[in-house]
Amino acid sequence: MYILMEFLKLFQASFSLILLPLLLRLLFSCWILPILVYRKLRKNGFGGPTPSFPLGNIREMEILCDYDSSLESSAISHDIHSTVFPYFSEWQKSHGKVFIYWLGTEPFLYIAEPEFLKKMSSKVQGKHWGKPNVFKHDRKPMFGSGLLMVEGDDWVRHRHVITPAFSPPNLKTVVSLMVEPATKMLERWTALINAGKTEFDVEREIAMMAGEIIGRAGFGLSCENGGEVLEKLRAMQITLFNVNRYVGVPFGQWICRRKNMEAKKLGKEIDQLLLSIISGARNKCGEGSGQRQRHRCLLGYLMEGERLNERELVDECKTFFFGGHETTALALTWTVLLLAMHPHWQNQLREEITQVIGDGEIDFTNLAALNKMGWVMNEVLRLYSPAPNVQRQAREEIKVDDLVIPKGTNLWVDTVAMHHDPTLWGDDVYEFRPERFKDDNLYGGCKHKMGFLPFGFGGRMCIGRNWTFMEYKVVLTLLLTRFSFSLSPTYHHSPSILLSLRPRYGMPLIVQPL
Ligand code: HEM
Repeated sequence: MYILMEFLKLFQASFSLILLPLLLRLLFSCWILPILVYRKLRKNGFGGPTPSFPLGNIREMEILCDYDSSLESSAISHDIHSTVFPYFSEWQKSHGKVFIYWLGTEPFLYIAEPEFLKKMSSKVQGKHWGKPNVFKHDRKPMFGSGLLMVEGDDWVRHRHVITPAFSPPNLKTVVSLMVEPATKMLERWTALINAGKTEFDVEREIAMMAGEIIGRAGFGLSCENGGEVLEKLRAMQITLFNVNRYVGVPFGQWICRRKNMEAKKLGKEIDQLLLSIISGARNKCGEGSGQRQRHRCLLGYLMEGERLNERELVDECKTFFFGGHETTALALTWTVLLLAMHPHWQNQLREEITQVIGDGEIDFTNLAALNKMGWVMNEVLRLYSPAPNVQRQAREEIKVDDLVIPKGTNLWVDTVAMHHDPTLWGDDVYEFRPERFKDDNLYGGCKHKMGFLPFGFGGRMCIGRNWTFMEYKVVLTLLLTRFSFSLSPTYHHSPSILLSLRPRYGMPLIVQPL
């Protein structure tokens, strides 16, 4: 009896000293703080679907996703918003283009209205934008505190270190390093065709090639070393984003504990691989080697002046390895599909290549002169934006006219919705019409300049966009001069989200030599 009493006393003491403050903190961050933000947002008059505790609107999102996938058809329609984001499309009907929805106990301000976005973002500098805290846990193994996730003065420091790597003089030297892996892929395709296989999954092929490009041009790696990092990053992507992870739900990490452990393990393995790559590069660039490389790879810039510590360096490597290949590969994959559907555009691009490059070598200057290819790229990024949304968190209160967006508000900018909005683009919004970028090569005639955001907006806009323009044009030029593409009956059109916008069942196409 005495022991029991002592135990109860001990429990009481530890409860009041440790557990109670912890519980109060949890209650404050998971419930009181989000409710305060929500109340302030509601004062602005924003509506939204009714949330329930503790899932918010997650259950409704799941139900709407299930419902829509059963309606999939084999026809190819570019009207994809209601398939990839059925819940947003449904909620827009009742609540308009700016509303509040909940992921667990976290309210998000949904935005598909360019004028509102313009007014709001013009008040905030890059370094004052945050990334939603609720996603940080999920994304940590993938991006760590790399440029995509870092905030404040650290973001300014990282961005300064990295920006010179994307300057035109450096990018000029990268072109030849992009040609090599692309040519290797074409040789593989030729071998497949010679062996009688004219249909294959171009998505896999292009992703592998884009991975080699970032490995070689970004990190000076052989394909074997780069391949291992990429394989693990892809496995991590599937582990992290293929299931509903109950983001924003208190203790959500515990529901998906096994997946979290797997992701952490993969994260550690990738860190080890990258550390050995970094130390190899240090030895190569070490004093006394006396060798000045003509091309400075990304890693060289990242390591310069030791302005990033080892942890930051590893996180940047992960960020660039992944960010540097996935989105560009998807832009090329969707392009090949659209060109297979529109053979006259294949011909137009071939003619342009003949006029601009002819039998000459591909270089920085002639790539810039491939104007029609630029229109095609923009139109693909409009219809199938590889980065389907932009997420931010307000670190300070933001005033928009007489509205107040409170500090801590999570923002979800729906890029796909704006790129498919007939009020911004006109009645031909769902058609593939690259010529819309002919007279307005930046905005394609969109009625609002913030309506076309494939690379995000403001100071935190994608740092790698010029790299992408080049890689896209190098690879497409080589592809179009060797092959033609047509649709395969086995292709099933089902764009889906796995962090980025990708074809759910790959991209089998019929490829023929010219
Ligand atoms: C089609 C290709 C690409 C697309 C669609 C794309 C899209 C985006 C978007 C939407 C953002 C977020 C911007 C924001 O928050 O406003 C972003 C950021 C970023 N992208 Fe890209 N990207 C592409 C290619 C690349 C490449 C090739 C690299 C690297 C070589 C890269 C590296 C990054 C990094 C590091 C950031 C974070 C920038 C920051 O927060 O300062 N991206 N990208």
